[in-house]
Amino acid sequence: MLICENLVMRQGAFSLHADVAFELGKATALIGPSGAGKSTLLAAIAGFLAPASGRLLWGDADLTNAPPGDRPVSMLFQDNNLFPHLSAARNVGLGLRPDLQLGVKEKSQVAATLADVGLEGLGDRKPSALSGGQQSRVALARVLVADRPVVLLDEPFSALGPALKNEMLDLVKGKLVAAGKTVVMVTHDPVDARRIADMVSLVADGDVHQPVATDVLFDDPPPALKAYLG
Ligand SMILES: Nc1ncnc2c1ncn2[C@@H]1O[C@H](COP(=O)(O)OP(=O)(O)OP(=O)(O)O)[C@@H](O)[C@H]1O
Repeated sequence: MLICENLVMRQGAFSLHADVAFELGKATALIGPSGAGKSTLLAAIAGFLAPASGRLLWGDADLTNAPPGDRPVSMLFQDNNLFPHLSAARNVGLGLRPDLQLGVKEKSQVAATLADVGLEGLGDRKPSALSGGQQSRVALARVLVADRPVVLLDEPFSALGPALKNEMLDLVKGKLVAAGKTVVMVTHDPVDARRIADMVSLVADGDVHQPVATDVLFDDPPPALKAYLG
């Protein structure tokens, strides 16, 4: 379990409280109004934002003060976070070795993973020579080779058209959720949540609510979610 134990996060005057557990091997969608704190929670889990109080636990390990690189966590961002001067293959290779000293075995693992996400033969291209959907696949491939047990998605596919977005969500489901990763994803769209999330956690009014089974939550939404869904 990934546990936020009475975690309090602050950004300026904004404050968010989380006392929740994310189940191992499940995909949980964070849904809630703009500015409610969904990205803030992901930043605290990834280690980019130090909590004001409380603890972040991964099984027996206390991650609260661990540097981002030492956490069992990968993150997919909206801008994909690709290095423009590196080829797709080298961008993916960073997930294996940040110094990019890749051996033969590691290079073939990168090529196989690129093929796995539908980018066979495109490893030499720079991000600027790839479409938006292809760039998302490179970022996903980097997360796949990094093989960390927790994957955070901060709306990485929101700039894609509906068909491409669904393809990426299906890849996340097929490659990450099916592989037993613990996935926490921000979304504004209940349809996306229903597509891949086992659980949904409402983030509203300064609080992260305990995740509830997706169908149960959307079939009988609490007032704060009803207000958000309109
Ligand atoms: N660096 C910062 N300094 C001060 N306040 C910040 C900072 N970053 C975020 N905030 C504030 O923290 C609150 C939560 O922001 P956050 O980005 O986590 O919300 P969100 O739910 O992810 O929103 P959205 O759905 O619009 O992406 C907002 O009120 C925002 O203005």
